[in-house]
Amino acid sequence: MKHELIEKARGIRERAYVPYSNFPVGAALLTKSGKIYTGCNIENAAYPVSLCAERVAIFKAISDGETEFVEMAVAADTDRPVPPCGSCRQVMSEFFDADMTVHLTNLDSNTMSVTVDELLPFSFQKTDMEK
Ligand SMILES: O=c1ccn([C@H]2C[C@H](O)[C@@H](CO)O2)c(=O)[nH]1
Ligand SMILES: [Zn+2]
Repeated sequence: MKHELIEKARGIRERAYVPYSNFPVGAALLTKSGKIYTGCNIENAAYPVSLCAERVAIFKAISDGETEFVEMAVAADTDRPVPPCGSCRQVMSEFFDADMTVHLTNLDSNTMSVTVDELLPFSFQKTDMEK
């Protein structure tokens, strides 16, 4: 499944709307129900309105009623496996189990697999507001 997700992440990257950064990114997310949700980054003339590939894939899945996730892949044309930004790490920690695997890759098959907790240790959670 890792390779299928990586292929899907590399494929959807072609749909990225990136006239400002010229840096297309793709993501693919596998649900426990067996569906794969893909996402690409979508930018805007008002730069901060742009959304990363990872969050597009996650929000597509959440808006479709999916709540349980198995594995994710992210792909970009980087020297090292592409590191997700802090905002995406926070969103991953909201919806994914701490031990879920995220495969980070570039276009040269340089891949690194990390857990959500490794990406964002000591993350702020909704349980932190329950004291
Ligand atoms: O993991 C990443 C890193 C960056 N970007 C996007 C945000 C912006 O559109 C462009 C440059 O930061 O790449 C992603 O989609 N995912
Ligand atoms: Zn991001």
